[in-house]
Amino acid sequence: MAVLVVKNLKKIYRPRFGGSQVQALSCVNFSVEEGEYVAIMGESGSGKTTLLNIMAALDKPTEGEVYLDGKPLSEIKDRDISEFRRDHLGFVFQEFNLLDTFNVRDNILLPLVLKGIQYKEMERLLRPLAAELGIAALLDKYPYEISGGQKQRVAAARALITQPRLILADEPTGALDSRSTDELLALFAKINERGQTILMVTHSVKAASKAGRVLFIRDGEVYHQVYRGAMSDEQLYQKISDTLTMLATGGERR
Ligand SMILES: Nc1ncnc2c1ncn2[C@@H]1O[C@H](COP(=O)(O)OP(=O)(O)OP(=O)(O)O)[C@@H](O)[C@H]1O
Repeated sequence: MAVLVVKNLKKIYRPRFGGSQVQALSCVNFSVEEGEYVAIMGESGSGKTTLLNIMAALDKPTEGEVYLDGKPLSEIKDRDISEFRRDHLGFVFQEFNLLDTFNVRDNILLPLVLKGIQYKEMERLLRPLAAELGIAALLDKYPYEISGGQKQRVAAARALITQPRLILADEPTGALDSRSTDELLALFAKINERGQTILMVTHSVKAASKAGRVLFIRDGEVYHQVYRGAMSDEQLYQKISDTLTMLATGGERR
């Protein structure tokens, strides 16, 4: 079953004070099946962040619709949007977005606190997750006391603790060194193997080469897709690199 369906999405930014309008998305169509791990790639300005913001219900499309589990996001009332986002989506951002005045435990538990979950239940959910993500010893520390890689694992824990239908990741390895990148990608692979659906926007060929499918966006539409099929990470890496070269040199749509 499709967890996410994106249909005929169009986004035009209209400047408030004159100037020309920008068509960030012209017609985007794709769907993500339950348990898939999909990467979205595209050059700077191709519309990835715009797309992610619309899928996250942070922005509205000019035309078209996004369905999560068959439910159109446009039908959700503005006052219910934050709750919808918290209950159904998990976010992992390049810049971690942790609260510096909260310790690691409270950062992770925040979505459950907002949901009014009992403390005992929160601890029951937290313990195995913290152990799995290798952050059990960090729970009483503050974000400024831990490394970038650890921060991103905390952010992943915060995204996962509500058991969301979909994880949306925006350049999650962008601020990490290569060892932390490898660790985070291994973690994403593991949670995906466990059945978690992931959609990740990335510039990194290495990150994309861990996904099951890669969508390439150009000029505001999905221009090309690569499926992993039986390819190894290394073979998929090569295929993605070749595709980026082909797209950059104006190659034919396939
Ligand atoms: N709020 C806005 N108002 C006007 N134009 C915008 C706005 N946000 C984005 N754009 C324009 O829309 C187009 C797509 O931008 P977007 O940020 O979605 O691209 P991107 O693929 O995420 O780029 P990057 O990889 O650099 O983050 C660009 O031409 C950008 O200048």
